[in-house]
Amino acid sequence: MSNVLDRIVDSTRREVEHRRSEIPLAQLERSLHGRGEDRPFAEALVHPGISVIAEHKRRSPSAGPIREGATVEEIVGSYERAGAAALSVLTERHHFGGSLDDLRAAKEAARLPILRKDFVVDTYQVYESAVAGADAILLIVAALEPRELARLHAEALALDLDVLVEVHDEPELEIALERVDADVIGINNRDLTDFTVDVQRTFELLADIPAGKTVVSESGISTRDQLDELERVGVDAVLVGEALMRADDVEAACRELTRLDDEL
Ligand SMILES: O=C(O)c1ccccc1NCC(=O)[C@H](O)[C@H](O)COP(=O)(O)O
Repeated sequence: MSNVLDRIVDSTRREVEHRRSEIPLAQLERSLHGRGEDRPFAEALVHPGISVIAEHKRRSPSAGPIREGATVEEIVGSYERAGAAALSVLTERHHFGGSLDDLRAAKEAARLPILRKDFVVDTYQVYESAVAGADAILLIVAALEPRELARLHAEALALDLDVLVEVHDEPELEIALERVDADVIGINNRDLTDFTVDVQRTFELLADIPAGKTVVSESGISTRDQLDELERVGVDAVLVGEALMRADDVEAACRELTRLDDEL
C-alpha cells in the first residue's frame, strides 16, 4: 500500500485536473495582472533571533480534527498581534480541510507574508497560488521528481513567489541544494511515512547546509526552549501549526514563542 504522501499527491493531481477543467491555465495567467501587494516571505525570516511562521491548520492526517470551527480571521489576527513573522495557510482540502479561500481570507485579515502550504505538483498550482495572493509556496522534495522540482521552483521564482523547499533526509537535502540551489530550506521533523516527529532531525541535517541559506525547522515544535536551542545553532525560523491551533489562547501561545512580551 502506498504511503500517505503518495495518496495526498494522487488526490491533489485529481483535484488540480478538475480545477483546470473549470478555469483553464490561460485564464489564470490573465488574472495575474491584478495581483495584490508584494509581501516578501523569505526576507521576513532573516531577522536577529528566530522567526515564527505561524500556521493555520484545521486538521491533519496525523492528528485528525484540530480546530475546525475557528475562523481564519481570528486565528491569523492573533498570530499577527503576537509577533509572528509570516503565516502558513494549509490549502489542501481532503486531508487538511483547507482551501484557497482560507488563503484569500488570511491575506485580507493580516498584513504578514503568506506561505501557501500545499502539495504543489503542477504548474497550474503555481499560477493559482500567485493569483490567490500567496507570497511563497512549499515544494516537498519527497513528492517530486528532481526535474519537476527544478521546473516548479523556476516557475515560482519567475512569478515572484518565494519557495520553501522541504527535505527530511540527506538525499533530499542534496537534491534541494544541487538541483535547485534552494535559498530557503525547510527541514521537516515529521516523517511523512509513519508520522513520527523528532526535532533532532533539524540538528542532524543543519550541519550539511551551507552558510547563507535560510533554514526553517518544521513540525513538532511547541516550546520556547525548543526555539532557544534551534536559535543557538543558527536556525532562522520555525514553522508551528498544531501547538498554536490547539491552544486555549492562540495569541498568548504565539506570544510565548515569539517572546513579544519580553521586548516590551
Ligand atoms: O501534519 C501532518 O499530519 C502531515 C501529514 C502528512 C503530510 C504533511 C503533514 N503536515 C504538514 C506540515 O508540514 C505541518 O503542518 C507543519 O510542518 C506544522 O507542523 P505541526 O507544528 O507539527 O503542526
